[in-house]
Amino acid sequence: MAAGWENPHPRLIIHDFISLDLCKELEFIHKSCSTIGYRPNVFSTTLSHLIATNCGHLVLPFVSIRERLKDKMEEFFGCEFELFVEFTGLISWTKGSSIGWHSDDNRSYLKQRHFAAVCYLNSHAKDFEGGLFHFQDGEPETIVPMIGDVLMYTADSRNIHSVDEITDGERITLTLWFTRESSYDEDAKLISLFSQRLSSGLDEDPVSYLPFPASSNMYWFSSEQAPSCHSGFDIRWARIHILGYNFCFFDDEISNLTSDSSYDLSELLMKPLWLAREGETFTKEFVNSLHALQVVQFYSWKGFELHAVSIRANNVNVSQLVRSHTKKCNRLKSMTLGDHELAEVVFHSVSCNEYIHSSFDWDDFNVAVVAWEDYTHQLRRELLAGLPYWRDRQSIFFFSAGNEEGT
Ligand SMILES: O=C(O)CCC(=O)C(=O)O
Ligand SMILES: [Fe+2]
Repeated sequence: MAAGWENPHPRLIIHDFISLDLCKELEFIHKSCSTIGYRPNVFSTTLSHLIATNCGHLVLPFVSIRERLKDKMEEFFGCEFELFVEFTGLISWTKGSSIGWHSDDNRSYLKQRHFAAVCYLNSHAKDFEGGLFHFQDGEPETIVPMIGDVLMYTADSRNIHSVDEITDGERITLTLWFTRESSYDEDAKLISLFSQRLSSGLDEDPVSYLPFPASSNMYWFSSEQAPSCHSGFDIRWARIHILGYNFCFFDDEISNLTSDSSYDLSELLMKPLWLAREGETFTKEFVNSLHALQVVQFYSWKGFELHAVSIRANNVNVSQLVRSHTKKCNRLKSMTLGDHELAEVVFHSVSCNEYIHSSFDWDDFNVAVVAWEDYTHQLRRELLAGLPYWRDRQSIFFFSAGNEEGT
């Protein structure tokens, strides 16, 4: 393939650019934190959203891959100017989503986008069906998304492209756009968001590492195909349902709610809750639905490892759910989850995580709760150590303790 500018269609595909570990970690972040996206049947996780929902530490896993992509982009396209990241996001497309021929700078408000990098975090045929990427002209013409691969191209009309409709599963990417215009630098905006949170004192709170949900409408999926008021679901509840869990409320006032009560259901998933599974409940309190969802997704990500470590915790608090409570949980679920059949179609996993379904174990899950806390605390420590340097330079760069200059 001709390098950079010599090619009439400047583009590059690099296989195995991202490690499997990082792909899985980013998938975990997306499945824990995403909200309704910018097109039908699309979900997204932006870095500013992570900061706004008290998950700013989850920006760290993005830092070195953003740098590597920028370096590769500048090198391949022979840039004599510095590039800035304009946008970083995890984006997933589910059944029914597609995009026709377009260039990525095809709106007046997108003119600052000069280059695109699309990193595939899961694979065609294994994790989803459909979703092939095509360029209108030039070679290569079709890209089959495979985990770890990265596609880079200029965002202008030399690279008009489309994505086929997804017919099954969830297709996940890490997508970045780069700009030559420093005023569109995403780093400056993110650093200012971090500073606002710090100055509001939130980070001194002892539970400041716990996620805080955004407004409920950001999690409410409604189908274009069947836009009746019942045809929709809360994506937090849908994601735990797909993995075989249910949310369960121990507060009597909540668990006795009926659909004609005046209680604002959108408040429900902000409340403390437990997780239930197959008639049993894990009696650790989660502060809200996002907290529980993060731990569930963490267990889904690390399941095998946690089992291998096999640190048996002595007192796993699991109790049988009495029939009446199961009924209450299910009633609340149908009131808030909404259309669970639609949820099952949208979040259907082609390569269903067999480990989670066949070898589920509350002991392992209990280990996951502690491991998730360790993971979170470690990232928060790194964030708090790096932030002053990011603020000084107005740039987000890889920072490791002991290397005060960064690398
Ligand atoms: O996900 C892809 O392969 C490309 C998506 C795309 O074209 C876009 O977001 O503009
Ligand atoms: Fe595009």
